[in-house]
Amino acid sequence: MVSTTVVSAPGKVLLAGGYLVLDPAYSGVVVSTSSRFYTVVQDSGLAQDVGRPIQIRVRSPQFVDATWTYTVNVDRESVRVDPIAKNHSKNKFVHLALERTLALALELKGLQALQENLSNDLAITIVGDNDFYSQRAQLASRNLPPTLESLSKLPSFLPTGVVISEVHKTGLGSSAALITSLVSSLLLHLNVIPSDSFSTQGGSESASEGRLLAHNLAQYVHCLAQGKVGSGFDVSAAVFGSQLYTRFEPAVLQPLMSGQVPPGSLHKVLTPSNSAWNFKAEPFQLPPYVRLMLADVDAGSDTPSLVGKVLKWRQENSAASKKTWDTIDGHNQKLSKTLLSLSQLGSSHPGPYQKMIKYLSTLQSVQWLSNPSLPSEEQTIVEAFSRARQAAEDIRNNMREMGNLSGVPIEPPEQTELLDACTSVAGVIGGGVPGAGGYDAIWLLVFDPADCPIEELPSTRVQGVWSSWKGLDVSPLLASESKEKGARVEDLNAIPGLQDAVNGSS
Ligand SMILES: Nc1ncnc2c1ncn2[C@@H]1O[C@H](COP(=O)(O)OP(=O)(O)O)[C@@H](O)[C@H]1O
Ligand SMILES: C[C@@](O)(CCOP(=O)(O)OP(=O)(O)O)CC(=O)O
Repeated sequence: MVSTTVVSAPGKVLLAGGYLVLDPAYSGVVVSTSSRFYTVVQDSGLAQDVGRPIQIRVRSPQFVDATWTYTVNVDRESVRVDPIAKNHSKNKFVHLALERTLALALELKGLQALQENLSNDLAITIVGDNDFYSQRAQLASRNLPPTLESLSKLPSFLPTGVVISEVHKTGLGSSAALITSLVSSLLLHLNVIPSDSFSTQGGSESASEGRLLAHNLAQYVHCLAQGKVGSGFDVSAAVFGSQLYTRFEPAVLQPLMSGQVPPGSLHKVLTPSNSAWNFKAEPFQLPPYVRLMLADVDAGSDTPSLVGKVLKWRQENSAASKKTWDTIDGHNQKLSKTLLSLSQLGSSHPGPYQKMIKYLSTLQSVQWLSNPSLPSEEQTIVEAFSRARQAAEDIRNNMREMGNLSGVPIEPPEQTELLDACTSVAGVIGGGVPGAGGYDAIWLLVFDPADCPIEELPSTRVQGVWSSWKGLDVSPLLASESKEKGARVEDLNAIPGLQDAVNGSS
């Protein structure tokens, strides 16, 4: 019998907290996206040939030359995962994920149990939703305009026609989602963590030990593959879903970051009971009937070089930069608190809430004046949306200011023009440049009232602005917010196109 394990993990958008989230004194507002990475682990069900080591074959059928086969040699002390000579390319992220996950499995289960769980060759398929990669060429070849409707008509998991290093990414955090889904599916498949580790049933707010272990391992592998300990907000979103993220101190990973890791030392660091994992992932979600819209902007930026310059400016101007960061942080917190309070109002006063959503969705945000003739709960709702709008604008102003001070195009003038046009559309709450900013992308929050004809939806008006925009090539992403809490186990046949991706040859 072929046994199959599928785990998906969402992409992310850092709405607020770019740069600041690198410092544990500040936090970031991270929204996880409906666009996901999927890893399918299958074992052949046939005992391997006697005398040959186990092989793991990993395929990414969306790319050219993207099959990597590894041999696995395990003894009592260590695991060796070696790429075979025939591989056409290398994949450091995948290789490290296999190597370190199997090493952790050996530590936790011991040799015999690992060998029992890994007695057959494994075939692993990795795919990402179309949103992770620019679909401009696909739309153009089908003569489709760049709209949400066109994107929703594209087949799932479209091939990109290129090798991985050449693909145009959209900034949703492909490597974090990929690593999270890969290490989580392997931990489950090899019975290192219990099968219900990713279940959210019962509504328990606290994450299971298995999910926490998958998080720590994914952070470790991601840092190792990237060659540095980043803030980790993208991995945290892939594991836990939308959240207010405060980073862990990088010291937790230092013992494992250089050279060979001595046998038996992974679990000591990666165990959830290690208190040096001092990150915080506080629950966050967008209010009901508020939709996240994302667009990819043609140019793209080199995030590491933007980050390097901003951090240099911060170091050289500690007093002034502290003032700027504290100011931005205040607005970030105001945005997240206001949105959370609106989520509560949406459930405590659903009637007035929906009424105000309908009302405000027809007005430009400058017209959202609290009207004393409105009943008080309606006034409270209008005022809260106005505060959210103001916070988003204050964040933009201060991020632009920080860009000017540090000589970095965090919100370059072309993006300012586009965002100003979008945020003046009726029914748009606010927007900004995600993460490190630059010429990459924009995000918007718009009202999404129930039972509203498509042509009257704020998102339709916004798409009108995008499609006729001249300054930049603006292409929407299909993603909205994922309300699922991060990584989850999937049924292979329930995800359209996934079985075909697994069966396809390449
Ligand atoms: N579909 C995929 N299959 C296999 N590996 C992938 C895939 N997508 C991304 N990767 C891995 O992630 C790396 C990209 O990492 P990075 O440039 O940090 O991306 P991002 O900024 O999207 O997180 C690739 O070089 C590759 O190793
Ligand atoms: C500057 C940062 O705080 C945020 C960068 O976020 P982005 O979402 O812009 O990053 P990419 O995934 O590289 O596109 C750096 C960090 O926290 O790692």
